[in-house]
Amino acid sequence: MHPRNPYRAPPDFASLAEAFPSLQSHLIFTATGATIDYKNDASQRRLTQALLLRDFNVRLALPEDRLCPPVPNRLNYILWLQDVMEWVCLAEPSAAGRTVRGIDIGTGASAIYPLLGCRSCPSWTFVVTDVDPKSLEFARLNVRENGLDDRICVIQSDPSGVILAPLTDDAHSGGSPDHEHLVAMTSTSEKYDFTMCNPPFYSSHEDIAKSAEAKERGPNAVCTGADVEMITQGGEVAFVCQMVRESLKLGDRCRWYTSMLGKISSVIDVMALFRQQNITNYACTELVQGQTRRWVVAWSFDDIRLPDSLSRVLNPSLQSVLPARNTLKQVYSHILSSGRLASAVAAILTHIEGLSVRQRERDEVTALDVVVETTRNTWSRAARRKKANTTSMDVDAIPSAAILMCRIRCLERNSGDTEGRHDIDLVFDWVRGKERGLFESFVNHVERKLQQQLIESTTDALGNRNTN
Ligand SMILES: C[S@@+](CC[C@H](N)C(=O)[O-])C[C@H]1O[C@@H](n2cnc3c(N)ncnc32)[C@H](O)[C@@H]1O
Repeated sequence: MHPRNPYRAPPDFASLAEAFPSLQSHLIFTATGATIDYKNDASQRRLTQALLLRDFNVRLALPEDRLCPPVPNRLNYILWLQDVMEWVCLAEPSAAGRTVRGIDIGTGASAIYPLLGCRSCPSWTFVVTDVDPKSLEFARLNVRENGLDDRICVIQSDPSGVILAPLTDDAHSGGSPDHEHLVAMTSTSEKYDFTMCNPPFYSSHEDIAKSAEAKERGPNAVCTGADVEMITQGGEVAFVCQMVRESLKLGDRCRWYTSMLGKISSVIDVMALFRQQNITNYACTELVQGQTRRWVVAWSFDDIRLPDSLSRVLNPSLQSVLPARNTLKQVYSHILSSGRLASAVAAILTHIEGLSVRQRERDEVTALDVVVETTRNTWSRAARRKKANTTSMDVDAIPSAAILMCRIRCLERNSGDTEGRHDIDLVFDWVRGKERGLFESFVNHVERKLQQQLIESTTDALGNRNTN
């Protein structure tokens, strides 16, 4: 589960039922306390409604014949997106505090993602779609009843049309109340920050039956989904691959395209399409709730890069298909003073011509946290040779657009041995840029310089270097 997910520990059902009395009759009392029967549809519905009301001030109406979304799992996706948006602000400080615009494809009757997103993040707004008239009716009701009409716009999509319809040129034309709402909330020129989607997972009823059989202990919870929620031609892979193909034409109208996937084999298939289409800026994260695992894949045509903590899952089965690393780390062992190592790195940075350095707030284990940015490569041997051969007459105008942004941190791994020596991670995150080679050459340059300094200084003062 996401580290900020408050449902990492099971809720205290007895106190939850006090806050939401309709849950009371569903409580089961065991030796270890109150719980509910997760395989009972009505109990699940009351639990979702209770958590949404108590923890998010959301009143939810749910039709009996549509999916009941489990809150912890849906919140995991929202929290990961929050992390991504926070990273965007690090890459683009002017983005901090501005309105964030998301699109939820297939929002369902609950409209759970936009409701959770708006309640958790005051600057978020959503355009959400669905094709199912009943889900659309309830989604509109839920948005209205929670007073979020001015932040969530619900739009009917054409089941045989473009899935990412809100991003197309036609999105603002039409004249229906949906379109008028969209025009009032958004302008055509503004970019969206993310799309999200929990697609229908299966290709047929047989596919659903096969998947239920494959789960060793049977399905973990009841599933009350209607066909339109569960089944789509070609299953989730076809649905998400269609979004990937549509995004190739839409490009940077949206910063991050994302979707959930229910099967690990689907993640592998979608990643194969990324490679086939030369999409190199992509990510995959794993969402875990109890025994249920889901994955979110994300891709972008923007130059903002996500750190490995947000873009690379640890799951061994996926390592061979994951994107290249955007986080490079060196371990420096037995360092007497993390402050001195941090000062050595800071001094190296000040000697790189044209590099601007932005300090970030530090905590007690962080000896250095800076974001560096440059509009030109001044550190490589080729760049230095070029400079040496250039007369003042033919110096090129200095370009204004940044070609590389990178976050550099010195992090103490442990509290030190008996002599007060620490192991310190020097961590480089690629934040922005189009050229991976430039990021890697910059990291190599800083490390080479640091190595020289370590050799020159006494071993006692700085310590020995280890690479992992
Ligand atoms: C698995 S449900 C997800 C519902 C909700 N987002 C959730 O997480 O609980 C999939 C949803 O996608 C909708 N859907 C199916 N095809 C669609 C399409 N082409 N465009 C938009 N929504 C679609 C279904 O009607 C359904 O509401």
